[in-house]
Amino acid sequence: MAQPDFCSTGKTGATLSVDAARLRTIAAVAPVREVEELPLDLALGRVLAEPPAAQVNLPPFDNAAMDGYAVSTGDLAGHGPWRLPVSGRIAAGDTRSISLRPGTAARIFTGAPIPEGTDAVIMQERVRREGDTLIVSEAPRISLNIRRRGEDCRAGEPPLPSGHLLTAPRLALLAGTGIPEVPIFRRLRVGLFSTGSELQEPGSPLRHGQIYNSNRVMLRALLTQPWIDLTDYGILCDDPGAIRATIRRAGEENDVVISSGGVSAGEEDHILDALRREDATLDVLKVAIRPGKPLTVGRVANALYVGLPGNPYAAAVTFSQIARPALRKAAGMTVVPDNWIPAVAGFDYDRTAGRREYVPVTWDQRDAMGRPILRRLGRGASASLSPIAMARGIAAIDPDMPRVSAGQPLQVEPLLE
Ligand SMILES: Nc1nc2c(c(=O)[nH]1)N[C@H]1C(S)=C(S)[C@@H](COP(=O)(O)OP(=O)(O)OC[C@H]3O[C@@H](n4cnc5c(N)ncnc54)[C@H](O)[C@@H]3O)O[C@H]1N2
Ligand code: MOO
Repeated sequence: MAQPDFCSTGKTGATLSVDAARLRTIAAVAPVREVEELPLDLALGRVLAEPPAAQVNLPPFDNAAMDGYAVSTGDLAGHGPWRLPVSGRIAAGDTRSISLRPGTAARIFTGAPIPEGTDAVIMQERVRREGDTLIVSEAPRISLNIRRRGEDCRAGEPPLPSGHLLTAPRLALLAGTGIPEVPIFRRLRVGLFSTGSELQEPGSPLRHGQIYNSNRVMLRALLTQPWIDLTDYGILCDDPGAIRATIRRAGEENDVVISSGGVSAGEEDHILDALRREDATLDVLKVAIRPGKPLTVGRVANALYVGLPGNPYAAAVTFSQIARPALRKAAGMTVVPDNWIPAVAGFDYDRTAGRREYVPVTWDQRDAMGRPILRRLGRGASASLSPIAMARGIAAIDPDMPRVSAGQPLQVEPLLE
């Protein structure tokens, strides 16, 4: 029998630690450069490209932080109480330039401009009023209850650095500084497909030996982001020609290609052969991660290629640990948030050391320091979906730790509902 030119079995390259695999994957990314302008209303969840300059100071003028009275601290020397005539009334939206007569106070409301000649606002609850006279018993310090012009953001300076994801408060900051439109990176083009002759979509009848495709809907959900433009190439049978053609096409049409299945050692696992035949650069072939060891990463045509393992929990873990940070960088994000929080094990677990292991956990109690006390869900089987479906987080166990004992500190990455 003729030997194949390339062999999918025996991924002989070095086994990389999870951190090394993540760094190699991120290093293989070419971030999106093309920029488009969008009105703020349409920019939620997009990535800021060049930071625009604030058009005005925020706040644009010194203004009152409380409903009360604007006074000059110079009028309140010596010992009180002091009696000041109320000589003006200024509400928010008042566009006059007002100067206060020395020795008097102005009635003022939250957000109203501070009149010339005053340097503090006293809350109305702290004073008494007798007709048109204000009685102050305690002198305020300078600037009390005054929000100074430009203290939040200065005109001409960028309110945000580039590479930030536009969240609700960041859009509010841009609006507050008078910016109507923002330059953002174009959406990241991501191609997705599942491999496996056993796969059927839910809704179709299932024959013996077939299973429903659960990775597709999970990965589609994880990739449904305002900053991603997703193309789904569907299910591919374990046919080398079809897999190779789709890898080539998806690599030409996208910035990142993600597949599930077909990356381990059997001769029905065709991804590695197909990548080699398409002259892919291969950066990651084996990772010391449980589950997810056969994760395969490289570059093919114009794209970063991330071949996730087929087992559903392995696909979920390798997506969150390796694919997601790379996708964020590819989309132009410069900040990769670290969401790990300290926790403690509420379980004992004897394990085989060697790979960093990710276990689905939940918690309903915290210790005296406020750390979640973790309960382990399931047995960590790479094909199981029930544990991760009910998990509040994924806890990480260091590669060289042979045993986890109750009370031991662990890090957990919360999963948002
Ligand atoms: N001899 C070896 N066998 C295996 C190894 C190995 O090193 N040597 N690694 C094991 C590990 S670890 C994993 S993880 C799996 C990963 O295998 P593949 O990525 O090649 O995935 P498949 O073989 O295609 O599928 C594995 C498993 O997952 C099911 N699957 C696949 N796609 C889906 C989907 N879209 N939805 C739901 N379930 C899916 C598939 O039916 C298989 O049961 O390999 C081990 N074997
Ligand atoms: O490490 Mo595999 O991804 O679990 O069975």
